[in-house]
Amino acid sequence: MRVSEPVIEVAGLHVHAGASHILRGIDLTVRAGETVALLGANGSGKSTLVKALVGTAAPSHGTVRLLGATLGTDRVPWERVGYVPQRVGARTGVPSTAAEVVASGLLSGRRWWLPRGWRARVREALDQVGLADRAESAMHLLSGGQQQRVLIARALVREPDLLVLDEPVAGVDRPSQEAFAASVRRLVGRGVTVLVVLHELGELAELVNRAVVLRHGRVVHDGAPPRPRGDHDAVSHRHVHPHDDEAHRTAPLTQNPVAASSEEVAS
Ligand SMILES: Nc1ncnc2c1ncn2[C@@H]1O[C@H](COP(=O)(O)OP(=O)(O)OP(=O)(O)O)[C@@H](O)[C@H]1O
Repeated sequence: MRVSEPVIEVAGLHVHAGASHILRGIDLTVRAGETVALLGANGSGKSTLVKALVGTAAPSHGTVRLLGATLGTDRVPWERVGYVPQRVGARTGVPSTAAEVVASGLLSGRRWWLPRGWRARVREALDQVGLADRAESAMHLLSGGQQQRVLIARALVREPDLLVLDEPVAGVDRPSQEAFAASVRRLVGRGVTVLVVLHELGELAELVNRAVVLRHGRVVHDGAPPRPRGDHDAVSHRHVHPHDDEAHRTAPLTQNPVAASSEEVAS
């Protein structure tokens, strides 16, 4: 895949749910090899945008193209897409083991049998999220954070070209976040395109090269990721600021959508 090739193309996207107008005209292009963080306050529309990307929220207007295929019109190559949905607290009661859930990530709409060598791939994916020793554990016996890591492994096992993650590390402990970041780093190194909903860049900060910030269903920033909040206090921070008149003339004070969003995101 060429580096500049668009992997996600969203144009004029509106999503309604009942009387709620949730997404209000989203335009977004993500190109091959980019690692994009989707940020914004609670309720700004991040999950709805991700659901529209993977076809579980229907647009009321606009189009979504994934890997060159238009949702609802063309056959989308879902086998090339890994998706980790936002964690829901409810336990399903489905008596699956972690290994079975990860193995289900190797199935696709067209192929309902497991490929050769699937056991090793499942083991490797569980190893990447630090759960190799829990492969035979029933899902309902795993903690919420462990269940989330199994879902991440299910997305990784597909060896996707596009990985879409909705708050993948919420409720996941620090060592597992680091293991997850290492997995994403490996995928990014292989040219995988990543779109990840986050509340804080956290362990992924060094990997994210672009941030898209939503507010009230609209994109209010698309560009450089916000700097970590503690940066100003860091030992390495040089307290040199432009206070002369010239600096004020050339850098007028305008509202910085990223800074404003960071405040909201901190909720
Ligand atoms: N099916 C639905 N019916 C009605 N309203 C909905 C529905 N789904 C989402 N919403 C509303 O749309 C808005 C955006 O929700 P969404 O889950 O996309 O936000 P979010 O940015 O992902 O929030 P969070 O950070 O809390 O996960 C919220 O106000 C939510 O209550």
